[in-house]
Amino acid sequence: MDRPSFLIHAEEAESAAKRHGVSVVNLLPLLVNPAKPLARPPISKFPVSAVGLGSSGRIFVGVNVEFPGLPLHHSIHAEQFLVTNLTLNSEPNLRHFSVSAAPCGHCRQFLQEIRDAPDIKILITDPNAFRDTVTDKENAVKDENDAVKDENDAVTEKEEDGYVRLESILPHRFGPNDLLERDVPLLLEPHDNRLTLLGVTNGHVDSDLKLTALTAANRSYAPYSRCPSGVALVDCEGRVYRGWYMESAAYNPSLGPVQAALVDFVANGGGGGFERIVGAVLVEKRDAVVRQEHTARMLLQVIAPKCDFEVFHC
Ligand SMILES: O=c1ccn([C@H]2C[C@H](O)[C@@H](CO)O2)c(=O)[nH]1
Ligand SMILES: [Zn+2]
Repeated sequence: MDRPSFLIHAEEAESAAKRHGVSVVNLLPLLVNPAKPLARPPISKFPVSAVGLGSSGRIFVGVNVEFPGLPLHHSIHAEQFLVTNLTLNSEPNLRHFSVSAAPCGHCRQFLQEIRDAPDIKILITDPNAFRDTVTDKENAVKDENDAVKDENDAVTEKEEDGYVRLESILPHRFGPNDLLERDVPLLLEPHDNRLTLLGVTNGHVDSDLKLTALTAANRSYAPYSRCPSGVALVDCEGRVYRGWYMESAAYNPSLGPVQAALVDFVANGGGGGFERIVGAVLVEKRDAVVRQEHTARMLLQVIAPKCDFEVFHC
């Protein structure tokens, strides 16, 4: 299997599945290892890849991204990258994904922002993912795959094709339902924050980067703080990337707007380093109780020292 791209169109996914004699759902785990080289883990040297199928039939890839010189909590997990990739491409839902290592608690929590999260089906390709509950004796008498298969069945109510429900690995969830009305659009669902830039009277925004950041802020998912924000980045070749802030009901797994824009950069920037980023615009509310400005400036200063950073309020 060749190294996949970060986005695989539905027809392409169908024909790749056919070529391998499997369904598209069963193609996902076959793409996990080939996607690992797309990860950027200079600190851990531990690449993680997550490959998901959107309700449109498109396949999306997520990988982990680490930032030397910054505290570890700025890292982007493969599952968060995957969800960001889905939202950047207006994918309305995620029902299946396969991932190379067991999703951490933080990622299981972040996934709760997706509608019907308990029903998302996950296939972990790491054969050791469930090892802590398999006895040595069992391992000795069975071949490794069989042992893991049985264990999956016993512990996690395994469904078709080796997938487990997210609910089975995160029971008793805390999620959007604890804090929001049921009719609030969730993370992948269309919404418009209807922000306008302060000081812009006739609706004419004077720079493309500013307009891109404003448009991003309008797609930001911030139902808990009501402090949406968006970022636009430009690289040394003039290519523009964008991302928006996404919140978690549990607050800490929230993903900042610079990280979201860096997902776009990693997915669509041709593989270059972050030092290629030369300009950035952040749009957020003036007097917001949750502000991105200071963290965004610090993050960009470390990963892209030449980057010119501007903030505009709405
Ligand atoms: O759920 C997880 C757990 C870890 N990682 C990444 C984060 C870090 O880059 C590396 C080591 O923890 O693996 C993920 O991508 N997803
Ligand atoms: Zn994680």
